[in-house]
Amino acid sequence: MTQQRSFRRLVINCSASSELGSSPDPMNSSRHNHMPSMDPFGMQMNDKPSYKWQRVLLKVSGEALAGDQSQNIDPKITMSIAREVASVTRLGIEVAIVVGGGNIFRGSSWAGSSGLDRSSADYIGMLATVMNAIFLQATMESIGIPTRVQTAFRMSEVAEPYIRRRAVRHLEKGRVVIFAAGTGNPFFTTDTAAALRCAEINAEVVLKATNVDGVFDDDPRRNPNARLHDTLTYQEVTSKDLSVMDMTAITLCQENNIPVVVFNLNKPGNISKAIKGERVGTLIGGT
Ligand SMILES: Nc1ncnc2c1ncn2[C@@H]1O[C@H](COP(=O)(O)OP(=O)(O)O)[C@@H](O)[C@H]1O
Ligand SMILES: O=c1ccn([C@@H]2O[C@H](COP(=O)(O)OP(=O)(O)O)[C@@H](O)[C@H]2O)c(=O)[nH]1
Repeated sequence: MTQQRSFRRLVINCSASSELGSSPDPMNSSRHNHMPSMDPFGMQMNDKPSYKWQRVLLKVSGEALAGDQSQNIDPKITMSIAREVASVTRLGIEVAIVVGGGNIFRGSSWAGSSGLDRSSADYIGMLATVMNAIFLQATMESIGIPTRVQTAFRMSEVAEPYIRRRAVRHLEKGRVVIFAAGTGNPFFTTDTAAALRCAEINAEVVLKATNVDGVFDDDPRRNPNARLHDTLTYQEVTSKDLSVMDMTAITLCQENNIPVVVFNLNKPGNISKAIKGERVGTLIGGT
């Protein structure tokens, strides 16, 4: 007969990987198994899309928002983005957006001139991204897309502060989250902010929407014979110094194995194609 032993105090070793009741934290789940999506009315959507990606980070450069450059923001561009994003959020794909500000103010171009130090110039640039974000949010809401703007530094009268868990929750509820003010730090770019937010919210890809068809072996605006790359490795981008994203951004993607798709958002249908994982532009990484 086994001897019954009583214990006054037990120490149970719960290692991080132990099976003892440790359920994976949905907020820190791996990039490919998310909490179930919810529709904007909070109903759980079990029929997850059978698309390549379930949660994407769409980077929209300020330059792309300006359209034909006749004004800072072209409402036709923001509306076309909104309509294409609406078509894929209806499929249950979760879309987060990082918006640039170069159409209004690019810090590096102003630093040094008119007495502006780089940090002050960059803060003005980050504020420019907030203007773009509010414009894009208003356009999306005007066609019924529930949207939240989260800023990297507090501007609580116009947007939520960036809170990762809150952003993930909004996405799970079928809301589009627009991240503004970049990383919130000077000396960075919104491409880096896109890579950072993608990693933080466990999105699976950075979709970089630009004014050109993808990554070429030379600047297509200077060299009409420039050749479009279908795919590139991170090493090729860095070694060939292809000006796709700044080095910080591409390194962050490489270190976190985040694929990048560079595509032309001016071609109708490209945004929804990119979000649905269809072939468009240039795919970097993503082995
Ligand atoms: N100020 C905060 N600091 C940290 N986490 C927060 C904060 N506000 C909300 N959250 C987290 O964000 C997630 C979503 O927030 P919540 O307000 O519940 O959104 P909703 O009600 O729309 O689902 C929750 O997990 C909550 O814990
Ligand atoms: O994390 C960031 C993101 C942006 N910026 C500033 O905001 C400007 C606009 O962002 P960006 O140039 O990346 O916009 P885009 O090129 O996408 O239009 C930059 O030039 C920087 O001056 C910054 O200082 N820190």
